[in-house]
Amino acid sequence: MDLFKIFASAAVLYFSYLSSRIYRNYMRAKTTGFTLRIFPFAINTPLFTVVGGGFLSIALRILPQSIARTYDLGVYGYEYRDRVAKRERETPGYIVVTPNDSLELFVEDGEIANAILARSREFELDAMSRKLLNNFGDSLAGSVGEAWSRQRRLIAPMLNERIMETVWSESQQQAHDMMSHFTAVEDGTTNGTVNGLRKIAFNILSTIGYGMSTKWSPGLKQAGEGEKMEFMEALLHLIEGLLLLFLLPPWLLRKSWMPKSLQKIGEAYYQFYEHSSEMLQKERDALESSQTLRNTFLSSLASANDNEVDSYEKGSRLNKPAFTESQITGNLYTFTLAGYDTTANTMAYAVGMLAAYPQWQDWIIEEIDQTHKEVSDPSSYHSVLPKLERCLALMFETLRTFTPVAHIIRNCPIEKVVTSHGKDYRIPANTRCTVSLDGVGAHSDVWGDDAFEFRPTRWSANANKLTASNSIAQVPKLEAAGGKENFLPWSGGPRACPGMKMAQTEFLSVIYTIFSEFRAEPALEAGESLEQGLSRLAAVIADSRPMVTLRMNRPNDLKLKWVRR
Ligand code: HEM
Repeated sequence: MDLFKIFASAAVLYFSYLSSRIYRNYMRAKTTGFTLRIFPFAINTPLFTVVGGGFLSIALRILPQSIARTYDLGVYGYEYRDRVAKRERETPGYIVVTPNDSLELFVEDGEIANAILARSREFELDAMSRKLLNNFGDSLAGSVGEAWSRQRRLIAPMLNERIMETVWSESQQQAHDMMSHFTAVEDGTTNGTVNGLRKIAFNILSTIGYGMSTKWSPGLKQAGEGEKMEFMEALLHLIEGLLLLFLLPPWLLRKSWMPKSLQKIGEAYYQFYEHSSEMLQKERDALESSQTLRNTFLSSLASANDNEVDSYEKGSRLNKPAFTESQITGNLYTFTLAGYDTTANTMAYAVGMLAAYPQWQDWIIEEIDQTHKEVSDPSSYHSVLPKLERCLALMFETLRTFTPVAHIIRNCPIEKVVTSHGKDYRIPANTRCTVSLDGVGAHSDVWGDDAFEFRPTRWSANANKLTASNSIAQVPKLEAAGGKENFLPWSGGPRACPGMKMAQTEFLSVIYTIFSEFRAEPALEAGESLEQGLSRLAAVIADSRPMVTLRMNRPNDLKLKWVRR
C-alpha cells in the first residue's frame, strides 16, 4: 500500500470516528428544545481559544455563516464581539454538538440563567474553573459542595456593612490623591486615568484585605534585582500571571534563562507564600495575646472559629480555627483576584464613557451638586451614599454594557429540566452550561430597541423627566430597566458575588469625589475638533477585549484633560 492510501484510510477512519461521536451526541441533544449547532471539533476549550483564536478573523471571512458563528462561540470572548457587532441575542440559547463527551449549552435567556444559577448544587462550578481558582490554596471561589457552603457562611459576612465606611473614606482619599497628582504634576492632561483607577482599586483591597494602607502614587513600587518584593507587588504579579502559573510550574518560570517578566511571576509565587505565612503568624500571635483585632479580611480569616458540632465527633462543641493555612492563602488570593480587575475596569469604563459622552457627565454632576447642598457633611458615608442614585445608575449601565465577567460555566452531571416563558427545555446529563452574564443584558425584547446603547437613565423610574429637571432620580428601578433577572453582572443565586456592596461603595465614592471637583474632557490633538476628540475616546473604549475580565486594549490612549469645575 502506498503512503497516500495509508493516509487516506487513516483519514476515513478518523472521519468515521468523529462522525459517529457527533451522531451519538446529536441524538442526545435532539429533543432538548434548544436550537442545535454542529461543529467538528471540541470548542470552548483553552486549546481552541489559543489555536482557533489565531485564525478567528480568517474563519469569519471564509467559512459559511452558520459554521463561522459556531467557530466564533468557541473562542473566548464572543459576547463582547457580539456587542460590538450589535448582534441580536438568540434566546433561550443553543447547544453545540461536537465529538467531545460533553454537550455545550450556551444560555442567553434570563429565566434559564437564573434557574441554573439558583441550583448551585445541581449545576456545579466546572472542574477547570475550580482548578484555576484553587491554584494558590483552597478557596471559597474555587470550592463546591459542603466545603463551599461552610466557607461561604463564614466569609460572606466579612464583606458586609462593617467594612463599608472604611471602603468609602479610603476610596475618597485615594481619588483625591490621584486627582491632585493629575492636576498638580501633570497639569490636568494625562493618559494615566485608567491605570490610576486600577491603582485605587488595588490600594483599597490592600487596606481592606491586609490593613496595609498605601498612599496613591502613579507607579508601582518594584523590588530591585535580588531584593524581596513587598506582599502587594508579589500579589499583583500573581494576578497578572494567573493563566501562566496555571500552565507552568513556578520553579520553571523563575529559572535564570527565562525572560525577566516570567522570572518575576515565578519569584512572586514563592514570596507571596512567605509573606502570607509571616502575616498569618503575626495575626495568630495577636490573637493569642488577646490584642484588639484589626478590621481586615486577613484578621477575620485568622480569627474565624468553627463554633459548631463537629460532624466526626458528634456531640462535642468545637472552638477551633475555621481555616487551614492553605485555605487562608487561597482566600487571600481569590479575594484580591475577584475584587480587583472587576471593580477597577468598571470605574475605568464609567469615567471613559462620561468623558466621551458629556451629557452623562452633566447628568451625574447635577446630582452631586444637589447632594452637596442637601447634606451637612459632604464626606459622610451614611448621608451621601443613599443620595447617589444617578451615580449608581451609571454603575449599573456600565456593568450592563461592559460586563466584566462575560459568562460563567456550570456543569450539569445529571439530566435537568428548566423553563422559559412557560416552555420546558431539557438539559441532558454531562452538559457544560455557559451562562452568559453579558448576553442576558443585551436583549432588545427586554431592554428595548436601544439595548446596545449606553443610556444610564434607563435605570430610573421616570427617566424622561430627569434630564430636563433638577430633580434627583429615584432609586434606580430594576423593574423599569428590564427586570432583576436580566441583570446579572454579579451573577445570581447562592454563589452570587459577596463583594457587590463593596464594589458599589467604592465606585460611588470614587465617582462622587472626582466629579465633585473636576470635569473630564478629551485631550485634543493638534487640529482636532471637540467632536473628533469625543469620537476618538469612544473608539478607544470600544477597542476592548475580554482577558479574564473585559479590558481596554489601549488604556493609555484614553488621554483626558481634567478641568477644575
Ligand atoms: C463590579 C465589581 C464586581 C463584579 C462585576 C463581580 C462579579 C462576580 C461574579 C460574576 C462572580 C461569580 C459568581 C458565580 O460563580 O456565580 C463573583 C464571585 C465572587 N466575587 Fe465578585 N465581583 C465584583 C467585585 C468583587 C469584590 C470587590 C469582591 C471582594 C473583594 C468580590 C469577591 C468575590 C468572591 C469572593 C466571589 C466568589 C463567591 C463564591 O464562589 O461563593 N467581588 N464576582
